[in-house]
Amino acid sequence: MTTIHSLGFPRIGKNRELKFALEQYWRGEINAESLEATGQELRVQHWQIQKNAGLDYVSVGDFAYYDQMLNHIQLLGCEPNRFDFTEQVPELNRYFTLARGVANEAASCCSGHTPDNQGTWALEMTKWFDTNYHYLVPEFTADTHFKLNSSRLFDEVAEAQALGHKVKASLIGPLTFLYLGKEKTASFDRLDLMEQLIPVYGEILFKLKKMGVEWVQIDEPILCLDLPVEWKAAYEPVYNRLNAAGIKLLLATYFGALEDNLVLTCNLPVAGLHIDAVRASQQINHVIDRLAHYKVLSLGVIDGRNIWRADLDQALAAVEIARARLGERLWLAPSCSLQHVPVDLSAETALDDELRSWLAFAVQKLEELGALKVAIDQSVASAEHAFSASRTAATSRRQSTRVHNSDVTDRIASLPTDADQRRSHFKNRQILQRSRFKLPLFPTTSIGSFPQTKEIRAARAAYKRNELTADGYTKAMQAEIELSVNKQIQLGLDVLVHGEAERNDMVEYFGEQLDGFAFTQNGWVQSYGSRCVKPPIIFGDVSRPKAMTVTWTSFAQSLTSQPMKGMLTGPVTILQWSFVRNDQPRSSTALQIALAIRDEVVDLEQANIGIIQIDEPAIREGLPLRRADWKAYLAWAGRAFRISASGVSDETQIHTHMCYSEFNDILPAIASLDADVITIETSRSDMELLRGFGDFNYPNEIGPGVYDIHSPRIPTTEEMVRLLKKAAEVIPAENLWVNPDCGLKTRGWPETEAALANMVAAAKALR
Ligand SMILES: Nc1nc2c(c(=O)[nH]1)N[C@@H](CNc1ccc(C(=O)N[C@@H](CCC(=O)N[C@@H](CCC(=O)N[C@@H](CCC(=O)O)C(=O)O)C(=O)O)C(=O)O)cc1)CN2
Ligand code: MET
Ligand SMILES: [Zn+2]
Repeated sequence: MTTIHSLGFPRIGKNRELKFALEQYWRGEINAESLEATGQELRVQHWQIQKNAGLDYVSVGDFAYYDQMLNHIQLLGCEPNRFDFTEQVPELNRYFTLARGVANEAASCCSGHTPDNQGTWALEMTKWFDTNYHYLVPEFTADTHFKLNSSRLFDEVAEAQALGHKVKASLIGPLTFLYLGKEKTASFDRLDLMEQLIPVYGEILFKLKKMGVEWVQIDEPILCLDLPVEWKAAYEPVYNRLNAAGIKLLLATYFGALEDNLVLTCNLPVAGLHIDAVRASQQINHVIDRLAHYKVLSLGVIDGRNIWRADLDQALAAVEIARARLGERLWLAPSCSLQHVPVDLSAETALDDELRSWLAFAVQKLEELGALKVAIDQSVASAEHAFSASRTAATSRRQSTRVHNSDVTDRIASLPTDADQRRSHFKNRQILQRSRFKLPLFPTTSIGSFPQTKEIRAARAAYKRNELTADGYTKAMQAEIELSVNKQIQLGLDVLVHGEAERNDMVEYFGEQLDGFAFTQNGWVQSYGSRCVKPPIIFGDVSRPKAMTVTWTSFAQSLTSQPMKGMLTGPVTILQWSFVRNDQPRSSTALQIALAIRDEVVDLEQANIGIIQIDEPAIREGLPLRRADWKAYLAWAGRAFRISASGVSDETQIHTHMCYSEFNDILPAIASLDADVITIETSRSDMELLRGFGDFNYPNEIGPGVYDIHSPRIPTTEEMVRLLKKAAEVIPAENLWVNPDCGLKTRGWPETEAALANMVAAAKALR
């Protein structure tokens, strides 16, 4: 018999039940028991789905009220001392304080939170590998201690057992846990904490064993990264000691190939290994060559990072070779946790039948595993229904006229090699733009979005439910745009924006308007905490049937004689935050999106919009996990951005915006984007990030964010003056812009107005 299992199931619920319960709980509308009841209902449902699909084990340990790393911070008892929790504070209260700080900070556009005057700022958030999911970063100091400090995991195991399920518990492995954390004191190495951490893991494993758990999945995805030698060397001794607990460990790796860590990983004293066979099918045979005869190998053959229905014939062929070599030691699973895909395709009633037949969400992916198991253990005929549907879908996708568009292919084939170059050098453009816009020194602007109020979202929801006409909706959004423009004029900002009221999300909005994209009604994926995104699905060649933003932007421009900045999302970010085609390289899709955005940029210019921002917040996150692949990525990603930006005259000023820090290792690539102005997130690092730009002699203009938009706290004029002076030490003052860190969509109006008033005052003080 072939064993099938899942590395993790989405926890938000098929109708985002967890999101709504969390937000009600945070608003004080429901109590902890009621929140816990929702959590339990979801676990029960999700285990049942796994059982129905024929999985041999249900996964326990993948549920979290906010984040799986945060669960481990409590499980391992390493809540940072700075939170100063007393014994009396209940675990769940501590949990949300760690996640959200004390300022009741729920909303945040990008990652992270800021220290405020009270000193209990939340843990930092950062991207989980190359996904759009954010985890909470453990903080380590030389004084960090570990102890088994939460019974949640064991309670959930008992809960599943009581329902009669066979349980596989899952844990994040000790090396991955430490590696993904952050050292908060100098001259200390978090790897030194391992000695202390191992006994706690030992205790957890021992307890699970006593509960009758046979298998523990222990996630070590960092084995797919370039690891420092000390970390590689730590693996064997650590796992030797964990092995002593006497419970079967399934070491799970995903998001890439093991490469230089392959031998090391295969030799670890564990009972089984899981590898990602979607991103790295080439490693299957090498791994089997080196696998001891007593170990099981779990092949992640179903794509956990994308929404395409599997080609079951192809998957079966790949698996049969492994089956012949491994026999019953072969396990099958999705490539990684299914938390990165939406829950259930059956909720999508608006997709046409053809497109729907190409897709599989989490529930359907488990059914695909079930079909593979039947085909291997019995016969393909016994799983005929699933196999024939898969075959039909594969053929229809290959042949569909909706996928291939010869206009797009022709345009790309005839694209001049210099299509990614502006007409003249930045220095010339700068002269022309300065005389055109006549902006003061330290010009002020914002990053694009203004508060997405309840009223805005309610109007959009009403429009979607046909309770508001298209005209009514347009009027409502125009009123919001007018409100934001007037506020900006009153505040004295120099370069205005329309405020993005009409956008549900900066990527979904464009996906809804481009050909080659489909969008779902309910395809939510957790981004962090209670916040979700609905990534569009790129299924075909991308093109732009008509202008997407010109009417809104022109309306905004008609309200003022000041420059109105057009606002677009860049090709790399649209690519990164969508589900993408798996039948052509990402680079080809990026190029197609770039051409669509280029057309929009040109149309905005023709509509007399002189300043256009093309946001690329995801350019850093799109970096491949292995350094060896960076160069190729940066080359095509940079070209895609430049193609989108280069259709305009020298007098048109192109801005770009990036958040999520850590640009220093890719500065040459950022400079090569050749945007006239870049606005970046820097305030949380006290402008330290900017030093890299200074050292590198970054040639173009820069707006280092002078305050953090993730916090409702209102920054003072003085602190922004200080930050700007600090910036002026490394960047020539005449190249500096003044702006917040990121968009203001998750903020409320009162704090937004107060903060911007202080920001404008800071710019004036500097002038
Ligand atoms: N795609 C993407 N990825 C990203 C980011 C991003 O902005 N976009 N930023 C970073 C992550 N930050 C994020 C910040 C906020 C939210 C966020 O607020 N998400 C909203 C959903 C946003 C959205 O699409 N809103 C819809 C409304 C969706 C909705 O739930 N409407 C309600 C009704 C609302 C009402 O009646 O008031 C419903 O249908 O039930 C809209 O504006 O139209 C949420 O979870 O609540 C998500 C990610 C990194 N990755
Ligand atoms: C995550 S970057 C956001 C950029 C976008 N223009 C905004 O202001 O919201
Ligand atoms: Zn941003």
